[in-house]
Amino acid sequence: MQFSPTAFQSRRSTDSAGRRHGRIRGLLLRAWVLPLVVAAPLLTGCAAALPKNVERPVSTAYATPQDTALGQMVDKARPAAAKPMASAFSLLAGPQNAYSSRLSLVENAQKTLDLQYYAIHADESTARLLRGIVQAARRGVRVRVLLDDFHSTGPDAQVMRLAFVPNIEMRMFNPLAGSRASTIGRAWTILTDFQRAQQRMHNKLFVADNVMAVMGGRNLGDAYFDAAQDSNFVDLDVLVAGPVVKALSSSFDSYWNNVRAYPVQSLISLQELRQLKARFDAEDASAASTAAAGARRTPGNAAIWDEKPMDLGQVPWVWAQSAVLADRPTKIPGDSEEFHTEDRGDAPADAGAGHNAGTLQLNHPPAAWRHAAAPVLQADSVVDGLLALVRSARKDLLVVSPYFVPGPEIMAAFRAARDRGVRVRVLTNSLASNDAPLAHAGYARHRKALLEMGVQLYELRSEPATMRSALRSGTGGSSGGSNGGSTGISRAMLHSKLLVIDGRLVVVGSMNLDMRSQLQNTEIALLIASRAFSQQATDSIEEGLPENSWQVEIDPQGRLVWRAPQDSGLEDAYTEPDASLGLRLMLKLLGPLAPDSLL
Ligand SMILES: O=P(O)(O)OC[C@H](O)CO
Repeated sequence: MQFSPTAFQSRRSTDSAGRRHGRIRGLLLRAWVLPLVVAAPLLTGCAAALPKNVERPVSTAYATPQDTALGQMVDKARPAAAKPMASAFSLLAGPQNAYSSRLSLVENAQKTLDLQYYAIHADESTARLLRGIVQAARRGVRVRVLLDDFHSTGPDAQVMRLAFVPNIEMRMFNPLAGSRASTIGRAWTILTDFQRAQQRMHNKLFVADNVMAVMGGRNLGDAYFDAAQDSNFVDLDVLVAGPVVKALSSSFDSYWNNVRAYPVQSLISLQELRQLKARFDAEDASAASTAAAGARRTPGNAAIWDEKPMDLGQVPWVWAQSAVLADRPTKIPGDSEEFHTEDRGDAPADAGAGHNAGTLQLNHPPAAWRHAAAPVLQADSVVDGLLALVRSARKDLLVVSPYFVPGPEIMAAFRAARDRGVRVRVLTNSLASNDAPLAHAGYARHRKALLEMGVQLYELRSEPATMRSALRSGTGGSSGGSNGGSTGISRAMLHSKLLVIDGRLVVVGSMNLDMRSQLQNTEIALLIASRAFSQQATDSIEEGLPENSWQVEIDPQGRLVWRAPQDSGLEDAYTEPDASLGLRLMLKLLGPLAPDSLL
């Protein structure tokens, strides 16, 4: 196939990618939850059917990563004092390092690239990345792309063109049958296949040669790399090298070879994708004015795409023991005979007794810290593993979660931690910075109870000024240029997912601390046992916390008050700060009706 980078670009990346993603998430996953809950049972049975008897050739991660240039680079970087099973970690808090590290993995891979994502948006930053991936495939790298199907509609469907490039295989996880031509078409599918639509593969993973990886909170799209015009995510990933990458790959393989993963060719033809593209291009041509085209980029966000790949030889690694926590693909229930047959063959060798689906995959932790990891060994899911870690905290707990919906178990774990005298700090979105405002309802209703038990709550400010600060800087890599935000003109939306326990254990991953991550979605996380890395992760949050967040408290009259940052010139607020009246009203009216488990 003739590859053209523009094939992957969405026209809407030029206006407002961040808002678009937010709107889609709000519209399809949460805002429609209430009518869907009522209507879906009536319409079940009208759902279009998925293809049957699909061929899924089995493949696995590259077996001898130590032979590759990346493998040798890792060996060379390993200090003599590092423990044999220790792996290397570098925090990627800023958009620049997040982008240039992925670019570098693409350019340095010699054997394999494995990408597993909840969402890949057909944006301009992604086009550059995907162009590199196509070039890698051309030089003989085997590429596997596993994408959750939820966002592969409308212009974003063009990402599926990758599947038609030689040496690239692409599968869609838990696909929805039916039209991909529009958001409305997809909404109909969600209505008629509600349960399937709710349960998503939320994993985010980027592995090169089975020896280096980037994993964490970012999906792929402009808003994750500070390259969208209106709204950008504040996010966090970790660059990983060494033996633990094999465990990440083994999680990838278990999803890739699962019966819920459908090769793109079984779902859509190249001709259909071309027709879709022609349709959107025609709409673009008639809609775009010259002025709008001229305003499409600012110099700041263009810099992200033009940046050179990270120099992986200069990465400031922290070497530490670690383990992968991953939900099994079977956490998402299958509904056909085919699924049940296959699942019987998917019996997890390392699952605890009584675990059928959604159980934890954990590579065996080294003896030196087996005790610290013990609480998570029995958990049923990544979020349950995190809860076990919360229960093990003795002194200090730092939680960063964009969508924070503490259902009964999370509330009980926090209460017990506070009773033990643990300092508990939570950073989450304010209503104004939340791209999924309905999710805020699942947090807001627990806010007073959290404060009363002594949990310290911080909510991200959404204003542009916050974008330049430490929350967006990174400690990893040396790709040159600035780490910080681009232009300072866009709205900030928290998207980082991080836990630091007692200054000695860090969890970075795809999971939100909400019931959707606990019950509905599959997730992957890294548990890293390192005081040095804990310090870096804590610093990356603490440095920006006073300036960039509202601290929520209960005032002497029993009212919620949002304390303005010192010297900010802002005043304390007594309603959700920076949020419009309409948004606050929506939250008041719909919030009480929305069940925590779907937020
Ligand atoms: O933005 P993400 O990738 O954390 O996805 C949030 C969705 O609500 C997951 O169900």
